[in-house]
Amino acid sequence: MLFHLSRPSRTVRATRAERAFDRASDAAAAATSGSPVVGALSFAPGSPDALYVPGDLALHEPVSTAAAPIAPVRLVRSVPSPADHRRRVAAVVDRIAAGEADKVVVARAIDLVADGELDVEDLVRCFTAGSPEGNAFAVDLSAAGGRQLGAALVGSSPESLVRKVGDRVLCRPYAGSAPRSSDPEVDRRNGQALVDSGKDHREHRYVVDHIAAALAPITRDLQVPDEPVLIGTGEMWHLASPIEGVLVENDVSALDLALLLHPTPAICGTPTEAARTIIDEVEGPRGFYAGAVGWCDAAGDGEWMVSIRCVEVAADRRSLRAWSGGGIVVDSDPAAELAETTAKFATVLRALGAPGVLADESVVRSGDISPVS
Ligand SMILES: C=C(O[C@H]1C=CC=C(C(=O)O)[C@@H]1O)C(=O)O
Repeated sequence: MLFHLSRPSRTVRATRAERAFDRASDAAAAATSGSPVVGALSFAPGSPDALYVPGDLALHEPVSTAAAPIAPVRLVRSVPSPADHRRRVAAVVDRIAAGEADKVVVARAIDLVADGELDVEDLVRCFTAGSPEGNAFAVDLSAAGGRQLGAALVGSSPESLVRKVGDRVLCRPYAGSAPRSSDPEVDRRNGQALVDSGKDHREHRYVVDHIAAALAPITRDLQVPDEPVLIGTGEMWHLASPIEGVLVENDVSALDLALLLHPTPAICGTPTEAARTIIDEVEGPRGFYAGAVGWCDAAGDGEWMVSIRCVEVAADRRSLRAWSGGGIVVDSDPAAELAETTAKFATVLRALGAPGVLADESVVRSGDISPVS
């Protein structure tokens, strides 16, 4: 499989690449000249992307899917250790207090290993079945320089970076989080606490303002809600803001719009450059986590999702790296931020049939970040 994106309203697939690009600007030029494009943008400018002109882009009605049986998955290490993640968050809070940035999204990773080879189609089935909204994606990363043939990014992101339908542009940023609970009363309270949290509303507003500022020059009738709404995934509550406008000139593709908006403060921070510098210093390379995954058709219409709640599958199809991050502002609490990343990992871990592997996380070996290959 080259590309798969399941969304509540449809599934988009491609199996064959006619051209491959490791630079988004080349793929964007192909889209401008009328080629469909699918694939993944990396988090950082200059790191390789994995984009394709597909030979067989196909849009289907969504189908309900049962999880496929997959080989058991174990935790190898946390990158960094949970204690080090707390320390990183505390250090970033200090840097924000010192005026270096307003918001920085700090992430951590876990490395996992499967007892047998994993099939990407099976993983897509597991992610789709695990998502009440039917969200799932998979992208072949072979086009990205340095990655061996067969590496893939697979996940279930709830967050649409941008959708383009004719001259309409729609964004649905998510920022601000609380965990779901199987106890209905605790679940309701968690959601209400998020709605009442000034810290989470501030975290959220940075994202809305970034998107509104980027779209204002190229759209008319831009609708930006004053207040976010509460949205539930299977594992998390989030604050979300539906933003919509009409393109003044309909001469850009959905990929152009994704490149205009990426990286939003949902996965990077505010100001963008200051946040990116801090992320680079405290985390190291993120690869495809916190990039974007999506497609556009020959007319330039399509959708790009923020690549969160995902796992990078190495070419051996047994080694996996999953990521999880959270927005840090001046009043963020390091222990709560660690707990938030653990809660967000549940999307990936449930899909992999390993919901409990982080229970003994603090005793597994920690290590330095190194890209999976
Ligand atoms: C960065 C992630 O989530 C983003 C999306 C929703 C809520 C977020 C938050 O509350 O920090 C993050 O901005 C992630 O899942 O790794």
